[in-house]
Amino acid sequence: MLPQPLRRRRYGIVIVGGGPAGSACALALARAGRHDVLILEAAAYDEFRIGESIPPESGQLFHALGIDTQFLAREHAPCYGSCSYWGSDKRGYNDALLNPRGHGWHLDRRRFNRFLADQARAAGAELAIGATLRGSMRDGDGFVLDVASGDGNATVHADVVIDASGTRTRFARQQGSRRLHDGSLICLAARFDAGALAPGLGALTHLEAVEHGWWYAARLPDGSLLVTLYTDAESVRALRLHRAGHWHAALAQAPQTARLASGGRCLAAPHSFPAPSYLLDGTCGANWLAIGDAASAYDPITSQGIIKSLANALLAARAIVQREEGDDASLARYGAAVGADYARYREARRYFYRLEQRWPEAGFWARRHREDAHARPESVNC
Ligand SMILES: Cc1cc2nc3c(=O)[nH]c(=O)nc-3n(C[C@H](O)[C@H](O)[C@H](O)COP(=O)(O)OP(=O)(O)OC[C@H]3O[C@@H](n4cnc5c(N)ncnc54)[C@H](O)[C@@H]3O)c2cc1C
Repeated sequence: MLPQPLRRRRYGIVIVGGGPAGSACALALARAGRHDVLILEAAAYDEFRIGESIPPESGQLFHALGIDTQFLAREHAPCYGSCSYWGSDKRGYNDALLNPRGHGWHLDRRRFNRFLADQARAAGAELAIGATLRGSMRDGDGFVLDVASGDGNATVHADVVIDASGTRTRFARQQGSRRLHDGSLICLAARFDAGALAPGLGALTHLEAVEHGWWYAARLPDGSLLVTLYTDAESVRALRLHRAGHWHAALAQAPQTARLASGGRCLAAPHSFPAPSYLLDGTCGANWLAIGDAASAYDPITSQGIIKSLANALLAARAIVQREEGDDASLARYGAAVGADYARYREARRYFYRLEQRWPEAGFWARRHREDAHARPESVNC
């Protein structure tokens, strides 16, 4: 998609970020009759985005957004569950066959993000691609936004701003919100070519816990195999895992994951992505709110990041409409719901990491178990 000029300089609602959260929120607002919505998206939907596995519950959210048929027509690869070596070296299955909601999906993230943005645009939202929020100032009850785009810099007025800028949390931090960090992983990911790859993986995701973290593997839509080590900064430093040779040596010591990748050629050196966990200390304020990863970020072990972002988007759109109808407590209720979801996420994370007790002395696992013993961050909100 090519950068496009902004059509106007004043909007009822400006959404900063056109990822899953921002596009879904614009779509939900348009369906509720709000058409003065602008999405600012810094990128152009043409680069690789990490995070592709979504659970069966996603179907309900697509239905609530009114795009379930359109989503299915895109024929993303199904995900029939996971195969894991977690807590012991015996294989375990979490099989979608037993889930009344059916299977999940392995998304082509680039295509999925673009699809959601197209749906928002078709429903009536304006999408400015290649438009980056730089700064913001209060302007009466609303805001003046400083936007850099293909045209140069522009000033945009917004009555309400929704921060959907992902882990940059660009706007909410300008409003003084802070991220209450609660654990942080590093993801070191590489792709292997199709070759004679991944015997037995099929349409499952693969997990293998090891002494210094856990490995994840899944087939990508182009047929390649994504192989990822999730660990933490301390382990990366101690074992120099950011170096390709050390990463491959660690892979060789993860027997089940090494077996999957053994028939393929590694396409490029491992790339590192931060995977933080946090909750904002304030997810909304006067005429603004934060959604998706801008408001809270989850450990990828839960595979809930995308559905959390879609669910936030629906809730936020409803809160805005309710407030326009005179319900002054709706934004605060939205903030409380984000906090309650975060508490549930922490329980899920605690459950997964407690299942693995084979390496009590290993720093990675000791840190995971310690994190879960800490008091959970509380959002004050609105
Ligand atoms: C390593 C890793 C693996 C993951 N795996 C999974 C997984 O398997 N399943 C899952 O469900 N989740 C996974 N996640 C989480 C998932 O990717 C996120 O939860 C999800 O992308 C959040 O969507 P979002 O729209 O809130 O943010 P994003 O997807 O980050 O979108 C934010 C958008 O805002 C734009 N933007 C940023 N700043 C500005 C600005 N100043 N102006 C304009 N635009 C801006 C960005 O370009 C971006 O398009 C993973 C995350 C990581 C780090």
